[in-house]
Amino acid sequence: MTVRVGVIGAGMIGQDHIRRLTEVVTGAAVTAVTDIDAARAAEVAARVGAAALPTGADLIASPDVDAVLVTSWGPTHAEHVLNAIAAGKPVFCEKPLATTAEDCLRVVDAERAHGRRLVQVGFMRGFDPGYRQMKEVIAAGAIGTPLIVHCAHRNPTVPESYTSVMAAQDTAVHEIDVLRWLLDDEIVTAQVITPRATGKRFAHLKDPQLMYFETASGVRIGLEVFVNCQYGYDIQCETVGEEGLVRLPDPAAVGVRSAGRHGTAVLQDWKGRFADAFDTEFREWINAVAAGAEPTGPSAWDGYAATVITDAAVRSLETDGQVVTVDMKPRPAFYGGTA
Ligand SMILES: NC(=O)C1=CN([C@@H]2O[C@H](COP(=O)(O)OP(=O)(O)OC[C@H]3O[C@@H](n4cnc5c(N)ncnc54)[C@H](O)[C@@H]3O)[C@@H](O)[C@H]2O)C=CC1
Ligand SMILES: O=C1[C@@H](O)[C@H](O)[C@@H](O)[C@H](O)[C@H]1O
Repeated sequence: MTVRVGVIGAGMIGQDHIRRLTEVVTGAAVTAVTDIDAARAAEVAARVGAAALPTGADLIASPDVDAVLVTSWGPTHAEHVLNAIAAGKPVFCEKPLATTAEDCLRVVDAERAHGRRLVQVGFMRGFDPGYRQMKEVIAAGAIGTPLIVHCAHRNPTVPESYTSVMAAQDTAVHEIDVLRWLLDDEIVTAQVITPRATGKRFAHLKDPQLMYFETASGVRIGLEVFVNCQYGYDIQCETVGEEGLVRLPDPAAVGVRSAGRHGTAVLQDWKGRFADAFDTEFREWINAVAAGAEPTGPSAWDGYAATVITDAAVRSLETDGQVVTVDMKPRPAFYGGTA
């Protein structure tokens, strides 16, 4: 069976995922595209022989769409996801699931009322081979009980429109999601401290930021977010346990020896760093949809959890580094919890 996907939002990542669905993943076709920029929708749709439809609601209702991909701007996600659930169609929503905890809970409630999982949120780190190997090592007990995680998330630069709260909402949110999954533990407090700001970028921006999280079992996580580090896109993660440690590998790269030096190139963006993860994420999502199975990737609950944890980090940033307790509802049994 070919899964016919409709795409809402034909911008940067929407176009990349359309390429992925049409050129990389087997068993999928993009049959409809919509964008509030109608000319862009028409151009992108024509490239893959899809229909350009006027609105997200039209696309979700289309009989030629089996599953929906939401890659529009964050504040619009919840509406499209709720419409897809109402239509009973599987929906892959790029992060964030919604920009407020209330909207995330509306999605969670709608999905629970539907009775089976339809939603997958586009946190892709858990599909990266390095993180998957780390999880296997931790789950096998090879480093003993995890105690501390050291992480860094560095981007070479960001545009002027990037604001200080986006360090949590847009950037650290990936670590927040992947560490909950990696440790199989919940984050219960957040603290954000700002060292001297880099002079290499815009004066309005608090960059870098040091974020500290504590999990329910007492693991302490330290995360440096530095989005104007200049030198490259660099993701580091090391988990220290009672009997050893496990470290995320850097991407494979040739070593060059020349002019008395030895080095490897550093990647420059997330697209290259997580290309394999995105491919696997979509391969597994399409396989699940084709089989009529529930998605296996991050759930609507994970989307809610990420939003409330980033809310706590933002509150800490705005209160000069106070330790903020995460205000999370008990996890329902529907999502593997006890409530
Ligand atoms: N998983 C990841 O690592 C990444 C995820 N993202 C997420 O993907 C989403 C899109 O990001 P970009 O592609 O960078 O943005 P973008 O601005 O390049 O593209 C968004 C597109 O959505 C369209 N749009 C906005 N509202 C719409 C609506 N209601 N209906 C139809 N079209 C609408 C815009 O006209 C634009 O063409 C964001 O939520 C972002 O956080 C972005 C980059 C990386
Ligand atoms: O999602 C992403 C961006 O939106 C964000 O701005 C970057 O910092 C992340 O590395 C990237 O994965």
